[in-house]
Amino acid sequence: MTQFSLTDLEAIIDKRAGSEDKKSYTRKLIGKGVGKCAQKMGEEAVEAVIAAVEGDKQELTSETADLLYHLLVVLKISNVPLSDVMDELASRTGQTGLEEKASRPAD
Ligand SMILES: N=c1c2ncn([C@@H]3O[C@H](COP(=O)(O)OP(=O)(O)OP(=O)(O)O)[C@@H](O)[C@H]3O)c2ncn1[C@@H]1O[C@H](COP(=O)(O)O)[C@@H](O)[C@H]1O
Repeated sequence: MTQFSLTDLEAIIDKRAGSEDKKSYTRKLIGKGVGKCAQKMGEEAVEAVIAAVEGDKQELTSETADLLYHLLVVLKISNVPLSDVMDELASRTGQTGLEEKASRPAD
């Protein structure tokens, strides 16, 4: 099993976003703005959903990798560090998902 982490990928995206390399997909995508980055994230999410529903594990693995990459690109362009997301997840570990839902203020 690889030791590669989302934090490693975040660092790569951070570096490539600021690079001058015209061969960089990250640089090109970020240059198109948050709307395009979010659209790509949505497309990859739908492709992952389809793979899951079809029970295609190999495709689900591949599409999830695409989704996580594009999610990190969206976080980057939105100036949200992955550590903030991890802090949010960590803060939820003391209760069940249904307890958290019940604690939300009413609309
Ligand atoms: N993990 C990824 C990664 N996953 C998916 N992709 C790219 O995401 C793109 C999605 O493919 P699509 O066909 O859906 O997109 P497209 O048709 O090119 O785009 P549109 O025309 O729809 O805008 C492909 O070009 C993939 O190569 C990624 N590109 C980069 N990375 C990582 O980022 C690093 C830096 O990449 P560069 O910025 O390209 O140097 C790489 O070494 C990888 O570690």
